[in-house]
Amino acid sequence: MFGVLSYLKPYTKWMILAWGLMLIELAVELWHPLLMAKIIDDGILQHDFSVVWKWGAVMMGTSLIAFMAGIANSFAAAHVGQNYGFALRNRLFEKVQSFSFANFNQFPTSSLITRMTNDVTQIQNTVFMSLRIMLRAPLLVLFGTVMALYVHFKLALIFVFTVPILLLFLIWMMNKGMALFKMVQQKLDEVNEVMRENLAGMKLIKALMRGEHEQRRFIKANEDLMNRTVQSLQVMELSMPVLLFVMNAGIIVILSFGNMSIQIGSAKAGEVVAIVNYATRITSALSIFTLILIVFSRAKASAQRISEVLAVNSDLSDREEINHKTTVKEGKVVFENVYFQYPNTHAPVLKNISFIAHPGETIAILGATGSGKSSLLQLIPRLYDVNKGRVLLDGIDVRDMNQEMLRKEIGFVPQEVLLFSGTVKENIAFGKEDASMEEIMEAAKHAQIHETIMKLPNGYDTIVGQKGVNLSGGQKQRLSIARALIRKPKILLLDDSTSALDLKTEAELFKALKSYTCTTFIVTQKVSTAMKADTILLLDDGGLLAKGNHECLWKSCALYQKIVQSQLGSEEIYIC
Ligand SMILES: Nc1ncnc2c1ncn2[C@@H]1O[C@H](COP(=O)(O)OP(=O)(O)OP(=O)(O)O)[C@@H](O)[C@H]1O
Repeated sequence: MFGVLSYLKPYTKWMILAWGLMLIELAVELWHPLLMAKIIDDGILQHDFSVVWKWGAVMMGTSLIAFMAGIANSFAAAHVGQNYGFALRNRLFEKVQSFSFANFNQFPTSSLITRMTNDVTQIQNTVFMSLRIMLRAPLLVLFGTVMALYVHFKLALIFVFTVPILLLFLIWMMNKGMALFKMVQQKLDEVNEVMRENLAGMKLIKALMRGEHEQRRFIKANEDLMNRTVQSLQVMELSMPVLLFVMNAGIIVILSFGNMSIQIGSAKAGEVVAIVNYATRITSALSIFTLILIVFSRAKASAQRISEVLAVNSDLSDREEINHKTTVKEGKVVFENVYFQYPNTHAPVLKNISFIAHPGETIAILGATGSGKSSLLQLIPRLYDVNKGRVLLDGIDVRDMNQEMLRKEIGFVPQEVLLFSGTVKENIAFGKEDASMEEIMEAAKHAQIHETIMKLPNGYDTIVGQKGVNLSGGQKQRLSIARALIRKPKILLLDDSTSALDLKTEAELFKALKSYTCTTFIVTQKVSTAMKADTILLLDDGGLLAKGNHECLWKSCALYQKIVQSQLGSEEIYIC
């Protein structure tokens, strides 16, 4: 919790102001029972109405001051709370941006979203409340007891016994509450997960008519969340009746002893009224504790979840001793006995891979599904680190390069195309921040998407719907290829990015790619695509079974022959 609260530091002045204003309110509240005692004992009982008027006016005046201090305190508390939430959300976003792919495996996306939104809001509200009422309540309990002891020591002794017992009870409740609310947040993660999957896979759900199943899944997750929340709140609210019972019993005892003390002359009526007044104020402060407990328990659970994200060490950070200016100039790619295994898995998915890709060459990576093609590609921009061996770009180990400089020279089109909300133009320019319109159009032309874009209602200014729903699969693929081409990369990685293109468009795309003189890696399952490459890497169960051009593999590799025959039929001429 304290780690997360350290982000409050820039708002120290505002917090001091808020607490100062809160102390004014508190002082007035603590003084009023004393004034009341004075009005009763020296004014009403003595029939001296000047005392009543005088101290009555003081009470009114101080009430007004407390009221204004309360409003100002709310403003200051809101300022701190909102700015703190803003800073914490930014920090979390920044942290998540620095995550490696392996780091992402630690947290489900839905959980990260809940942590960045709901969990931050919980803490933000707690900060607001701590400046507004949270500290005021315990201070009121403490100083209310001191003041009561000052007014009449013997009568107020009852506080000395009841208040600590109640405080211990409340602390015990808070610890219990924290565990319960952590579970509530987990249930919220689950609701978000079902909702996210449902919205992302809506087409599939409708096509397979799984709507009812999804609805049941959501109702179950939602019910679990509701039940957990109700259970947690019920446990927390149990504290309220216990609190009221103990404090009201205390007030009855004070009134009984107070009455006896007035009879024997050891206490004045005003003093008894003042002590009862302190008792009711302390009771209401303690009852606010119940609310505070709920908020605080929830915030503590949320703070823990946020701390977990902030504590993640990116396993792909740049080494300090590297030359941060080193960049990819030619695009030579060398894999030297590379072994790779995904974090938290038991077996390597790439085993002893070695090959050289010369600048400007086109390399096709062919292999059955799950053979490790995408995994191999991800090692080039260092999205993961190898477990053994080396990946060298222009002779330099990718781990010895600044990640930004490394990725600047690489155009990557992932298997799953993702378009961002915005215009077609913005989506292409995502690959190069300061791209001019000419560059955008050039990239689009080379990616064979320019003509399609020109037919869209607003051309390059057409808004791409959420996740590109108003574009076909092939159009989305070409748009993301344009996004990669716009930075004129030295190395281009196409992860099955031409799967939705017809043969003619694909051929035109490859012709256009020639003008980029970049080293191009194409992950594909299509022999027709692989045949056009200078070198084919044939992967089989994570191992490099064969490498060479089509002719060479056709002559020497039985598996390659089998793949070609299965895809192209036996009548084709296979020698280029
Ligand atoms: N993030 C991950 N964590 C753990 N294992 C993974 C991860 N991604 C892929 N794998 C595993 O690594 C192996 C190789 O996967 P990869 O995606 O590289 O294969 P592929 O040849 O590209 O397959 P496809 O043609 O179906 O895309 C598979 O067995 C897969 O289950």
